[in-house]
Amino acid sequence: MRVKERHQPSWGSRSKKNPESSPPKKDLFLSPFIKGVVSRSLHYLSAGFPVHLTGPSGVGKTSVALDVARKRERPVTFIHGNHEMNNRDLIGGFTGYTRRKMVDNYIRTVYKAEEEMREDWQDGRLLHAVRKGHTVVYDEFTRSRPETNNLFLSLLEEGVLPLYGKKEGETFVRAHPDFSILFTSNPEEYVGNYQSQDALLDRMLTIDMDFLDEETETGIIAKKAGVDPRKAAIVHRLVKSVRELYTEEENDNADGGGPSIRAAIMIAQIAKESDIPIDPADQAFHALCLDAVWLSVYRRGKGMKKQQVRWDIQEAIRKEVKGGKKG
Ligand SMILES: Nc1ncnc2c1ncn2[C@@H]1O[C@H](COP(=O)(O)OP(=O)(O)OP(=O)(O)O)[C@@H](O)[C@H]1O
Repeated sequence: MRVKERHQPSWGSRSKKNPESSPPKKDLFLSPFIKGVVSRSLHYLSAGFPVHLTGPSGVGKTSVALDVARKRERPVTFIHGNHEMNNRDLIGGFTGYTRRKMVDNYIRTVYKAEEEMREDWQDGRLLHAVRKGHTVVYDEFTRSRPETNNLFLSLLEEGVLPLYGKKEGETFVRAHPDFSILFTSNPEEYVGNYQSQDALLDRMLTIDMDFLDEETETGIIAKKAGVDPRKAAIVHRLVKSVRELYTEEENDNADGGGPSIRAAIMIAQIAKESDIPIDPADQAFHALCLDAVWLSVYRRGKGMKKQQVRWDIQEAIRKEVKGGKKG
């Protein structure tokens, strides 16, 4: 929902070059889908709105968020959500007091003393980024406590960061015009804390990065593992068919998850480096696939016997052998 014009924070609307502090360039594989996500994110940020990339583990939320942040050509601040994080980490806090005493005894008969006490404050990472106009990537933000994330409400809506706990001087900071922010989250982790993050989610544009299409996933595997795209396609199909085991529709006990693209990249990379043929009929390849995926499948199929899980995975691989022969 777009908020009223006058409430729109001015941050995010400009971009300035500052290549020294950009994160190192990691080449993304740019399928039409990823290109679309990157360009939409850049448009939304430029218009002054925060962007939220959501999707299951391993779909590339962090990689894409960092790539978009780098393209803004502003310094990038990376914050990783966690339960321990608090306002002090984000805004900053007191580090102590500085006491200054000056004694003037220049004329022996006159004794003059002046004493001054000053509170020392150190800016937290978010405050620093807000002041300096960084692009913030707040990764896995739902892992932080809702009380901590409340801090972002006025920042997102009004472009103002409240300085809770600061006793003297400024009580809030207005965001630098170049400030912008991207969030990432995994919907499987909303359980239990989704409600309390609703107000925050209402203030962002959310781009859904559900499991990637075949072209994107195959391209990423080929690029990251340095294998031929046809071989990457075999690994993709195999991991996809294993991922489709125990979906929630088929099994009431299923619990999200399943092997991500990381498992596929590992399989392709190890096969390449260990000269294992990427061929589902090859015993060594078969064993490698099983090692890379069985645990996430086992955890997903809650209550399933371990032996049954292994058998189901092997069956999925066997189907791939048959499918491959047909094709
Ligand atoms: N478009 C892409 N091009 C190249 N590599 C990619 C791309 N997308 C994802 N990857 C690679 O896939 C892996 C997972 O990506 P990433 O960590 O960004 O996913 P994520 O969705 O943030 O995962 P999680 O939710 O578990 O943190 C990484 O090794 C990353 O380099």
